Amino acid sequence: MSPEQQILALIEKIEQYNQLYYQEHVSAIPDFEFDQLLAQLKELEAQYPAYNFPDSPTHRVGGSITKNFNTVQHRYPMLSLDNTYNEAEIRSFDERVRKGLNGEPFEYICELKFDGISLSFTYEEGLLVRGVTRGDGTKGDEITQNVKTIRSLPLKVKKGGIPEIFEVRGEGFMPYSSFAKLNEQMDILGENPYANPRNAASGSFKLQDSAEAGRRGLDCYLYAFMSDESPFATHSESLEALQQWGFKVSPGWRKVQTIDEVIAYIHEWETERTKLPLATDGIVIKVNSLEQQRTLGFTAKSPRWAISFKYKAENKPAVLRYVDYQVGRTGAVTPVANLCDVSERDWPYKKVKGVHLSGTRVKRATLHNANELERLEVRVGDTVFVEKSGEIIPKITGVDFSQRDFYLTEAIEFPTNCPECNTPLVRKEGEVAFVCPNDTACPPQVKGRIEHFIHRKAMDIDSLGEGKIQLLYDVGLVRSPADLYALTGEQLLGLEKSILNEDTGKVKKISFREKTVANILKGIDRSKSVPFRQVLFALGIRFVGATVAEKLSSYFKTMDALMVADFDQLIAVPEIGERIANSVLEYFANPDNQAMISRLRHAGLQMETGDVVVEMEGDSLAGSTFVISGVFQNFEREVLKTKIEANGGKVLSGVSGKLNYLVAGANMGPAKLEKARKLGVTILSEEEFITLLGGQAE
Ligand SMILES: NC(=O)c1ccc[n+]([C@@H]2O[C@H](COP(=O)([O-])OP(=O)(O)OC[C@H]3O[C@@H](n4cnc5c(N)ncnc54)[C@H](O)[C@@H]3O)[C@@H](O)[C@H]2O)c1
Ligand SMILES: [Zn+2]
Repeated sequence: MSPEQQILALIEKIEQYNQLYYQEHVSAIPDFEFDQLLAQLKELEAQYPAYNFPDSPTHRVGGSITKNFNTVQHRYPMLSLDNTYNEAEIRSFDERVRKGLNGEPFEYICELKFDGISLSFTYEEGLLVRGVTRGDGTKGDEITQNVKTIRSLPLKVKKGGIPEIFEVRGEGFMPYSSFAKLNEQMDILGENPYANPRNAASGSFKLQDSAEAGRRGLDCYLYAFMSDESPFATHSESLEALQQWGFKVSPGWRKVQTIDEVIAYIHEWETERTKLPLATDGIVIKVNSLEQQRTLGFTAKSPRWAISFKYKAENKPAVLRYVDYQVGRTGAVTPVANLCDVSERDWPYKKVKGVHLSGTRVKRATLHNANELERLEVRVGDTVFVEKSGEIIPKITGVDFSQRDFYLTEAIEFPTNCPECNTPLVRKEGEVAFVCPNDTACPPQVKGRIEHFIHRKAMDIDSLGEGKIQLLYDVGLVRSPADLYALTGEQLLGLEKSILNEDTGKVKKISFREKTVANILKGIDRSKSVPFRQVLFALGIRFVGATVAEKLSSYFKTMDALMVADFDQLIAVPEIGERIANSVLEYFANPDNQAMISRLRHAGLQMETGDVVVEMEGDSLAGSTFVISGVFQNFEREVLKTKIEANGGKVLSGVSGKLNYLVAGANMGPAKLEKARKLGVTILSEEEFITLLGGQAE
């Protein structure tokens, strides 16, 4: 490859990772590898200045703006930080600062680098008026409603002496505890969990639904103050003032005089940081004097007066003592490595003690699936490398093959039967996971289904939870969601169970006293009035998430209509494809599911939407799609909609190329009309519509 090709290839790769990282909140590769690619590109660009393109990712702040929010211009650009993974570069940063300041004395402020997303908050007359993401550094997404859910962020600053308009910047993050809860919920809902708290924070701050953002336990540490009339001479003064004004300033910051003290600070926090309740990925070093900051200035991408030191994820050898297998809620079987320290290789007991890694003891690490076992070529008894990076779940990155011949090792045999219920495992075409097909009686699958059933977005029975369900399952009272509705106070009162958390060693005791029992029964009873769409979602049909359930329920209106729908009827529903249609058909064809639904019906659950069921009048509109917009003389909108459906037509929500007719009433939006024209959609006036219908107005 020529240097130019090399540079272009690197740019393309980096842009792809940036897109995934900033738009989809996914880290496709570890940060360290990403930063190496960027460093490689920087080096090539320095070597071949002819190919140093101005829009290269080395010159731009990595983020981007989305179309889902208002775009806001930043008053002061929001830049990134130059970063490094080694001390030598911290020392050369110090050299550069020294030169830039012509030998003037100066101080540094060291701060922890929290791993979340950069946010800016604008206050006017003490009131929080705007919260914006960093975006591309010049413009960002306005997410004020979402940032207002941060409880520690003052909505109003009451202190005197504050500038009329000022901006505060900080790192929005998700604490480990909220992260664990969120992923547990996503797991129950069958959604993909986030890989780390940073991705979770970045996804959550950009939710459209701020009530949901509020439930996710987001938080923020502030680290910068800006205004036109800055009352401060140093960065440390501004941090102290922010603290006094009621802002949550990042704890742990320190003023130092020399680069050796900076390096000592880096060492101090290397393991200490792992005890914090949130993710950190390094240290930020800033020149303290604001005057000196101005002297040093900025590059296009970052300040010259600051740098971040990033910690490399700790990677450590461990012995793979044995593998066991976990069965998930969907029946997928995951191999899990049980680990011990290399010095404990001959430990005679089966129970492993784990290895010390980044401040915690790691006993178990996921091996993902059978393909991963093959890829790693790992055997029981092998020395493996374990890593815990930003991710909470430790992973095995490879095998130390140089050690293999010194110790006894044994091939890993993936089980042929389910470790929980002994049913022979199956692997569907095109899928990597082996799955236990016994979804009606395999314990973790049954419990998982009940947990899904009671979820807030499903039957919303919040007086039950994982532990209580476990107890009800263990005593044999609940084997199916329908069993919940047969529970009586007498059965529940006095039930007790101690649950041991194997990882923490803590024992949690659950006992059903009168108040708990009353609450449980009340919650179950109340769920009988939960709307049909939620009941449908609660069933846990594969691929039928909350949104799909809503679409199906508003189309079919009743459980009966849905249960007898055939493939063609199902795919006729907007946005329902083959995959979902087949899954729905498969679900309702199963006699066990039919029996359960019949029991739920008898228990009194909502099996229809309560909307008027459309009585067919004719089929003059069969096969045609409609969008209704504006106000009409002869019909209320709802009536018009019913009319279309009663004559075999289908009402869609948005104008697209597939649409046949736009029924345009008075006062409809010009943009929609224009779009329909462009796409060649036939536009009907109210009269034209009545003619099409066959002349039957109300
Ligand atoms: N894995 C991937 O695929 C991938 C892709 C793109 C980017 N990345 C990662 O993202 C990083 C680039 O992101 P970035 O541009 O946000 O830079 P950065 O995360 O390296 O540093 C800048 C950010 O640090 C944050 N910060 C935290 N504490 C701070 C403090 N006390 N003072 C000042 N700022 C503080 C701010 O949000 C600031 O914007 C890279 O280091 C890379 O590792 C990874
Ligand atoms: Zn099983």
